[in-house]
Amino acid sequence: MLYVKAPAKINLTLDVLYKRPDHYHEVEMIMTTVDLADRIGLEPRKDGLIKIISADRFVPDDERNFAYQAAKLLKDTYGISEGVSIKIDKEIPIAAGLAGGSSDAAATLRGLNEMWNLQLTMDELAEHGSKIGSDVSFCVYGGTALATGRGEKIRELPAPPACWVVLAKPKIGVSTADVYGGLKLDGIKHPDTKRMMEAIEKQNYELVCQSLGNVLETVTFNLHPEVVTIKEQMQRFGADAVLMSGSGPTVFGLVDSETRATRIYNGLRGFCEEVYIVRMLGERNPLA
Ligand SMILES: C[C@@](CO)(OP(=O)(O)O)[C@H](O)COP(=O)(O)OP(=O)(O)OC[C@H]1O[C@@H](n2ccc(N)nc2=O)[C@H](O)[C@@H]1O
Ligand SMILES: Nc1ncnc2c1ncn2[C@@H]1O[C@H](COP(=O)(O)OP(=O)(O)O)[C@@H](O)[C@H]1O
Repeated sequence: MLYVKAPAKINLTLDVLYKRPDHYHEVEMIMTTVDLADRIGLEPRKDGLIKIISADRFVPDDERNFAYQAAKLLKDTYGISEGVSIKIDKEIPIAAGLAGGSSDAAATLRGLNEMWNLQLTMDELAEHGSKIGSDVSFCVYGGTALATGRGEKIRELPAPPACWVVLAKPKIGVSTADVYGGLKLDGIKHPDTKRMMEAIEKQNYELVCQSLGNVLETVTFNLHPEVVTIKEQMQRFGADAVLMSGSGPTVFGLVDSETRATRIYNGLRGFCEEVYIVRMLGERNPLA
C-alpha cells in the first residue's frame, strides 16, 4: 500500500472580483495548508477497477468521490489498464470549507503519478486537478499560495509567520455552490490581498492578523447564524484574529501562544464538538 497525506487548507483571504460568464466567480485568495490531514492508501488491482474504501459513511464510495475522479482521469488519459483501491482515512471534516475532498483528489493524483510511473510534474498534476474542482490545483502543491482565476491559477508564496491555528467546525455542512450563489457583489468589503502578501513576505504576524478577510463570510453568516456565534466565542476566548475558512462553516483563530491556543480550545469544546489545534505546514507537498 502506498500512503499519501492529504492536508486541509484555510483561506487567509478570499476575495471575489466578478461573476464570470461560465457562472464561476473570479477569485483572488491566499491559502495555506495546515497539519490536519486525511490519509490516502493506494493499492494496485488486477481487475482494472477503481474502488473507494472508507469507514466514514459520509464519504461517497463511487464516481462522486473526488479521489475516484482523480484516478479515473489519470487512468483514461494515460491508458492504464491496472485498477486501484483507494482507502480514505478521513480526519478532515466534510463540507467544512477545508477542501478535504479536493485534497484527497490531489493526494490521489500525486500517489498514482508515482505508482503508475507517469513522471508528471507538479504543474501537470495541478492542470489535471483543475478539471476535478477549483481547489484541487492548490491542494496538489500545498504550502502557501495566491490563487486566482476560479482558484486554479497558483502562485507560490513564502510560509506565513509561525503561529497556532484553532479550528472550530459547527455541526452543519455548507454547500459551496449555494454560498457563491448567495453572494451580492455590490457593496462588499474586499480584503486587502496585497497587504496580506506583504505581511507574509515581511513575516509580520500582527499585519497577517489585521489583513484576514473573506467576502463569503456574510453569506454563510446569514444562512447559518451559529457560525457567527462560534466566531464571537473564539474572539472572546482570546484569539488574535478570527475568520471563516472558504465557504465555511469552519472558523479559524490565529494565536501566537500555545497556552492561549489551549485555553481557546478548552473554552470552545463546551459549545462545539469538532475543535482542533493545528500548525500551518509552511512547506509544499512532496511529489509523492
Ligand atoms: C470557497 C472555496 C475557497 O477555497 O473553498 P471551499 O469552501 O469549497 O473549501 C473554493 O473557491 C471552492 O472551490 P471548490 O470547492 O473546488 O469548488 P468547485 O467544485 O470548483 O465548484 C463548486 C461550485 O462553487 C461555485 N464556484 C466555485 C469556485 C469559483 N471560483 N466560483 C464559483 O462560483 C460554482 O457554483 C461551482 O459549481
Ligand atoms: N474524498 C472526499 N471526501 C469528502 N467529501 C467528498 C469526497 N469526494 C467527494 N466529496 C463530496 O464533496 C462535498 C464537499 O466536501 P469537502 O471537499 O469536504 O468540502 P469543502 O468543499 O467545503 O472543502 C461533500 O459534500 C462530499 O459529498
